[in-house]
Amino acid sequence: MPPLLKRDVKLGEGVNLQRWAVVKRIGDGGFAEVYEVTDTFKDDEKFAVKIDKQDKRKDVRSGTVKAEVKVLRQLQSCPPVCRLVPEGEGTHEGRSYMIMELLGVNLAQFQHSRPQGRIQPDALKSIALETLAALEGVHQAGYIHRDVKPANFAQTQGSAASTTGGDWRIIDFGIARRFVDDAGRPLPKREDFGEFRGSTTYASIHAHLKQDLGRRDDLWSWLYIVVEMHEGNLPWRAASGDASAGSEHSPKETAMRMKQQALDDPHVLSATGKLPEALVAISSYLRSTCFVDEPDYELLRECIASLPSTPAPAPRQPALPNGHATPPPAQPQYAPGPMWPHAAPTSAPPPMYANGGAHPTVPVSHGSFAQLPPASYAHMHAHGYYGWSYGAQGQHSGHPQHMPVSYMQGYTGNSTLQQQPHVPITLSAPPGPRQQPPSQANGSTAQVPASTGAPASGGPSAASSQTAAEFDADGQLGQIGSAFDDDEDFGQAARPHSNGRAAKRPLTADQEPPDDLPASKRVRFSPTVGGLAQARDPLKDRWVRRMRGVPVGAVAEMEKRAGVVYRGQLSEKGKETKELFRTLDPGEGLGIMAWMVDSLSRNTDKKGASQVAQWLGSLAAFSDECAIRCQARRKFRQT
Ligand SMILES: Nc1ncnc2c1ncn2[C@@H]1O[C@H](COP(=O)(O)OP(=O)(O)OP(=O)(O)O)[C@@H](O)[C@H]1O
Repeated sequence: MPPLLKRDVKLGEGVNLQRWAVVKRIGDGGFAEVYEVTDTFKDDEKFAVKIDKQDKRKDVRSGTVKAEVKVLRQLQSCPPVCRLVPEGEGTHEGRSYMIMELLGVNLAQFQHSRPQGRIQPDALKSIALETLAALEGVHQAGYIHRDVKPANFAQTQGSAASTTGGDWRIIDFGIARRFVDDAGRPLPKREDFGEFRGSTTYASIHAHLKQDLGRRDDLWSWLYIVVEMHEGNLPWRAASGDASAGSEHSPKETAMRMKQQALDDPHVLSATGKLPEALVAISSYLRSTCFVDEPDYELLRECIASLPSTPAPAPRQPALPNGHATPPPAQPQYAPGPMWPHAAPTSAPPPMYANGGAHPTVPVSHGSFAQLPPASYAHMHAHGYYGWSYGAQGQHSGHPQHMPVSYMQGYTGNSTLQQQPHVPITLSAPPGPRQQPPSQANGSTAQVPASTGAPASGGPSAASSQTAAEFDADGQLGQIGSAFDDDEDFGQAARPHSNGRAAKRPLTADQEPPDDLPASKRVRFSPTVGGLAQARDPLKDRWVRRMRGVPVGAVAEMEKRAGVVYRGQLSEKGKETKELFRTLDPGEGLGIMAWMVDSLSRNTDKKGASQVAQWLGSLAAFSDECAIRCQARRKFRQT
């Protein structure tokens, strides 16, 4: 008979829920308890019952079981979801219950049973793939789980694979939510959601920020699970020991801060400081997804499959307070201290973003994708993942009107930053849906569209004009332009990669890209006002529409250069950087530079980032013009 806790009214042996006889308690959650029961009508076959909690004042905690049954019923066609017994719903003294298949150990218990909590590569891969498939199934059925954690995956009983780590079912749909409407269309992101969902250890950054959760958030939690299986722990768990030992930060704050740090540098998730590249790639991919995006499960599978088959080197194991080498189950596993020195909580909290997120403390990622298998590269390329996102949208609102030309040149090789006179430049108006240039019809060469107008001293429209003209004619900047001035039709939403696979989600020019910017922050482009916020949106639109093909490896390479820029060492590396840009195709170049803006906006002063953003806006407009010219030229040659 299970011990009775002080506050809760427990069921015990001898209690019958109609035909179901309670055997023992096997699980205790926040709102419900789980017992093993036998079916008195059917040879005492074993099942599990989940029943609402009740305290001694006879208050039923919440009635979540009733809501969960509704969800579970709709998910019964999804194989990795825990099976319900159809006639197994009822109430006992006002407490709702449901009868389900009896499962075995959950993933948390499984992990704790392994030395140092680390799961061997083969088992890890199989668990990662199975749990991913479970989430994919749930998502395809129109639900987000929202509480993905190891304790919510349990093995089927007596499964042959149970010792090797197979046959997992997903359980606990207490806070699951339908994310599609009746027609199967994703519901828009809810603003001002304001509630924390899930468990602190595995919650996504969005959950910490109390934002509405989507499919990507289940996958963030899944990634943390995979990392934990690989590493034996998560850095914020180790640090939360510190928190409980008197740190000024709560475990939740610590977890959020470290997760944000890991966004920029996923390697901090590893106790050795070296996370497998496949997991770095998953982190980068998830970071690039928007709220409404359908996750690319195939890509995630490929990354998992590419995990090394040899166990990761063991981190230096600090002495545990209890003297054990292996942490006991369900305890904070590791003593705080040297496990994650590079991710150790700082004494002062970092500055906060306007949206409530902490500023990352690591300036740039040192991630490299060089070790990813070619298949993953190709897949990422074909599907347009680029290791960059607007994950921290809206954190800046600087609106400088001017930028120095020298700054523009800085990125492409001119090493003198901010030494030349400021030249007013604003963004060109973004073109609407791509039009065929009029000249195409008769086969003549198209002219650069006249949208830029004639220069006028200092005014915004003059600036647009000047930008386009300069890019076209000026020797220095023209070198970037030369990369665009090729017979490449990058006006395609997403061209097939050289591996012949078409991009999965081609977007047409008039299709709005998915956007998880809150409406209030979505600043419409204005040709008369420059500034970061204005630049980001059109850039993003362009990106999603037309440039979904930046190789992740290239981004990682440029990331290092962004670090150089950040450290103010551009002069040494400028030439090299310029050469690198010239080898990229226009979309890639723009994409990477846009990524750099993102990086700079988080790591340098607002003004500097805004200036670069402005420049990129101008460059994007110029690239449009180039695309039209290239198209026209090709047409001309064909005729
Ligand atoms: N069908 C089952 N068979 C065996 N054990 C189960 C079953 N369902 C749940 N459990 C065990 O009971 C624990 C608690 O169950 P569950 O997560 O559904 O309850 P909860 O109250 O929603 O929990 P939490 O508050 O942690 O989210 C699980 O971690 C699992 O170990």
